[in-house]
Amino acid sequence: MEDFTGYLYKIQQCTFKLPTHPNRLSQVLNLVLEELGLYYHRDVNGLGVLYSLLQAPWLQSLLKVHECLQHYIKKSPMPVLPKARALSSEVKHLDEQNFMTFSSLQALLSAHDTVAQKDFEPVLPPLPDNIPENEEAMRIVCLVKNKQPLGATIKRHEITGDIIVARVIHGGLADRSGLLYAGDKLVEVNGFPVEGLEPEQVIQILVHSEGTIVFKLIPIGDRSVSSHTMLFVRAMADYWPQLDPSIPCADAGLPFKKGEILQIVDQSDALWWQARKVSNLSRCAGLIPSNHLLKRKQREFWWSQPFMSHSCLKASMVDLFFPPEEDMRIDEKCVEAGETVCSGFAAGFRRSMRLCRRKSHSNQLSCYSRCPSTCYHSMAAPYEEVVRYQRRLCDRHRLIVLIGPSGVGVNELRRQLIGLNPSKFQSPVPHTTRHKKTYEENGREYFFVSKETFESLVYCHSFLEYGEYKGNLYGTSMDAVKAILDAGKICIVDLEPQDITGVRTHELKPYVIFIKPPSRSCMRQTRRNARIITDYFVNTKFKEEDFQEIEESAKKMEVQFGQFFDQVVVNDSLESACVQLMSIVRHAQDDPQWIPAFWICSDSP
Ligand SMILES: Nc1ncnc2c1ncn2[C@@H]1O[C@H](COP(=O)(O)OP(=O)(O)OP(=O)(O)O)[C@@H](O)[C@H]1O
Repeated sequence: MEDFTGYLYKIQQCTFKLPTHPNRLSQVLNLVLEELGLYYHRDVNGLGVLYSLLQAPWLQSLLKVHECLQHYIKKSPMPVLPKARALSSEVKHLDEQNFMTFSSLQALLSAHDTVAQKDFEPVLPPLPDNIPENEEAMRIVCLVKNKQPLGATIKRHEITGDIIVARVIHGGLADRSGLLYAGDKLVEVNGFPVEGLEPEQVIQILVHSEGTIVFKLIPIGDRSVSSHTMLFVRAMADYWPQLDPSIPCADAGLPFKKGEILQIVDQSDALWWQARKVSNLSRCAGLIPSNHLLKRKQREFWWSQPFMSHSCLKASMVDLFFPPEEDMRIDEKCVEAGETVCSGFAAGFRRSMRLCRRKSHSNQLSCYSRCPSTCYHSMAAPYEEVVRYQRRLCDRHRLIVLIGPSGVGVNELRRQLIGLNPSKFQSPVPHTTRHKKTYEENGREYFFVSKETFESLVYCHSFLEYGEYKGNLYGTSMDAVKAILDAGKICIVDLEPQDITGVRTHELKPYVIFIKPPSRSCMRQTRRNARIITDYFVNTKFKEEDFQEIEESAKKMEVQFGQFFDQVVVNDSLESACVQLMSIVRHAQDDPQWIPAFWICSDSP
């Protein structure tokens, strides 16, 4: 990866090149943008974010305002009169057009008067008289509360018993004031001495204070520089501060759901970090458990409530995902006969492939042995570092992975998508060890290979997924996927969720779309004429149990693998789901996306 600091250095150089007035910040910005533009299409951590930030219209406008103010600040202009609005009423009767009654003009004059009379400055109370002269370290801090929370927490010092500021929330009122710091010792709040009070009693004083709050405090002597990082992570677990008894202040907590992108702004505390959601960066930060702490919580939760998310501890879930072998009584001939054979893009739609997946998973005895890199891994890494990635035109397309419970319509949507543009979308041709049938062609329905060849491919980790069905092996090879990507096409695969982690590589950069069932009534309505293949029947009508199974399976997939989903498509009407899928696929390829940082670390051009 190219070093981002290298680009910052170039930006710095570029600011030195400035030919004109040093205050022309917008000129600096334009030069920086020009320079960044040259490197935009390289995979540089954070470059995309910086580029979008510097390009933001609000920043451009702010800089213009700044320049105007800089220009006038030296002249120190004074208002000619402080009450222009009053004057306007006198002019009104002279004004034939009644120009002075325009509301925008009135608002302008009113704003003028506010500035002229300096109404915007909060009126701070006079300093208390009884400040001891020898107490040099004492500081008086006045904050205007303004309906928003203070953005600081307090606690009792374990040794001295003093009430101290425990932490200052990034972007909150206290933080923006720059006057309160973690470790400051409170002496008085609004004139009430806090000595001997419990932290909760101090909070009550604060809660009931309106307007200005006056703190008398002794600043912490050795103020550590807080580590303001700019780290972006994907949450791999859900977190609800209100349900967490160990959080120092639940109101200051930031709830998040798996898959959400967070910006970690402070990691100075080993247990509680501060973060914001990228979907709402204007909000002040909230407390989240550190990586280490969340891992510990998950481990405790894992063992105390295994039924929640751990498939290996719940029999019914195992049965659902991996039906036991003895249940597989499907007649393969029947299934194969149900397939329409070849129309160029038929590859990868063979039922036996899907049935093989089900069977292969039923052989897995425990979750630990089968998927240490899925469920257990998500527990081991509660946050995954991500970066903004913009695919370049010369890059391969991202692999599109469709996930969904059996029967929801994953294959139907994949088929529809490829049918819409077969020259652009394609699915890989799977490998099999079964005998070729007379109507089949090698490389069209399957690559027909010997058992030895198949096993050597397995040994070399050449498959995205593979399994055994009725004594034959089936698998989708990495090479079949790469061949499609190398041809400049978009490769669409349909995987079992357990196989997602295997494709999460810097080479494939998969974009995972979860196909979700609509409501039960919608399924009844839309699937009236549809047919499914169950473990027992081929092309049978949907029954109520099928809908129930689809719903339950979808819920479990979301609980267990939701952190890997980039998008969710509800398959209600086939037409609208297809349109949505098409636009998501385009968005995945053409627009900047958050991807795991490790996918671009080894990407140096
Ligand atoms: N939105 C929809 N409206 C109506 N019918 C649908 C819709 N989506 C899928 N179907 C139909 O539902 C049936 C099952 O769909 P499909 O074969 O794609 O399921 P699947 O998710 O691939 O499951 P499996 O892997 O078990 O085949 C098919 O007959 C399909 O045409």
